[in-house]
Amino acid sequence: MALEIGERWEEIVDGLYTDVIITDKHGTIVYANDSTEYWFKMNKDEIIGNSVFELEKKRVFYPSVARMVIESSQKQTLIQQTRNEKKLLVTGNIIYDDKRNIEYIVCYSQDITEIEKMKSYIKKVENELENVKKELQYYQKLQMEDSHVVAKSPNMQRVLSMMDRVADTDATVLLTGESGVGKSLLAEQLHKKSNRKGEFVSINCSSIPESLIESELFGYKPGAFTGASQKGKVGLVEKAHNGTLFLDEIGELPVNVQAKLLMLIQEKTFYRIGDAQPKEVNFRLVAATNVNLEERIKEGAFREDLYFRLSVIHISIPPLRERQEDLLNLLMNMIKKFNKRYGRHKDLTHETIDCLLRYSWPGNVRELSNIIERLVLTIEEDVILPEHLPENINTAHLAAPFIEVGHKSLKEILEATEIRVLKDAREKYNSTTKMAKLLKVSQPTIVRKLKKYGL
Ligand SMILES: Nc1ncnc2c1ncn2[C@@H]1O[C@H](COP(=O)(O)OP(=O)(O)OP(=O)(O)O)[C@@H](O)[C@H]1O
Repeated sequence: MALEIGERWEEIVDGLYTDVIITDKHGTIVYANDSTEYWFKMNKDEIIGNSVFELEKKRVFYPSVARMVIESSQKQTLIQQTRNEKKLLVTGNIIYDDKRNIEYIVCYSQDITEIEKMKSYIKKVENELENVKKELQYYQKLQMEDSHVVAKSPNMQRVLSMMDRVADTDATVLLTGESGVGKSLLAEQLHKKSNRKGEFVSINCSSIPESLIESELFGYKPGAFTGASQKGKVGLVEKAHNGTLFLDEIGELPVNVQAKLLMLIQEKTFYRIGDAQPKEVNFRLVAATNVNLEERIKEGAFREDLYFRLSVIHISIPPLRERQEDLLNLLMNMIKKFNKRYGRHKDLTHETIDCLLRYSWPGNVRELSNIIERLVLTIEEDVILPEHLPENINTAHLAAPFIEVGHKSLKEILEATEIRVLKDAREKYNSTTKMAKLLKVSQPTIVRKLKKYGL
């Protein structure tokens, strides 16, 4: 049986949270329910009789759905902004007369303020995520650039091709070379080329106190010794499972730990401190040293059998002075890297590059890297000049002709010598007459030469 609603429909519609407005075909409001007072901040009496065109103009709501229905003669749904900062999803429905002309338009809405807020929050989070993604990509690229190995020289090419040949084997590799030649960088490179799934785990044997190195490497069982953690400790050997264990400065490894390392290499097993159960591991061992291990063996500080085990593949990395062809590339790479890292735009003049190329770099790539980083950070001007360089590098171009016969013409060598002698003389005497006397030439000759060299 149909419900007898009769006159009570108005009471029902007034009870709705949704606003309901009915207009005639001209857009004059003929009915508004109680909720409209809340949504549009107007009394019902003011709303009824008003034109939607007027209310739209006054921005009581915008846009007017009834106006759009009248203009299009079609049902419409749109998002409307109200005077009390709410967002409504409004629909305007047509009631036709007998001749299918518009008689009334019934408008009702749904509050979507929260949904819209949520949408803009999601958009904001999405944007933030996009920024974080970009930042991450930037740092990943930077890291890749940082780990780019410069190897233009035949000497370094030989090193890289040897590494390529052994990369995917299990063979233990010993990297030797002076401090700062790039042993750690190449060890990491070897791990990347090996396609091992595990981690690259690195330990510098000289930086850990002798008493701790064993537990760092092999870990220990819970409460294995006084002061040990109750949870026990996973050692680096275990962390390197399926990866690469890099032991830097292996020459400093205490003799008792050397014995354990030997067993580990031979048996692929080890014992955590305090544990009677051996553990199996699978890793590639790479060791590096800048000391002469054969000397250490003679001194009794290094086990010969371990040395033989370690040096299955021995790669010796040449010092920077033996790979001149890499120098310019390294220089350019580092300027680019540090400019990017610190947001600077520093450049080197030809004279500065010349000084840097002539220097012998006893501290190898690390010394070069440290100097370039310092220059990029501390020089105020955008162009790095020879005078910005440390004195020992800046004077390299003066000292070089004496030892670098073969690279320069006699004329250039004589001129460079003359400049150096003139500079020395001027440091002693600040008068051209005295300088002339010292060098046993006329004073006008001194003046002419100073002018010639712009001194
Ligand atoms: N061929 C290279 N190309 C680019 N950068 C290099 C190269 N060789 C070394 N470097 C950089 O020089 C610095 C020193 O290198 P690394 O620490 O690998 O030297 P090392 O031989 O392990 O030194 P140490 O013996 O003191 O441990 C690092 O910043 C490294 O990235």
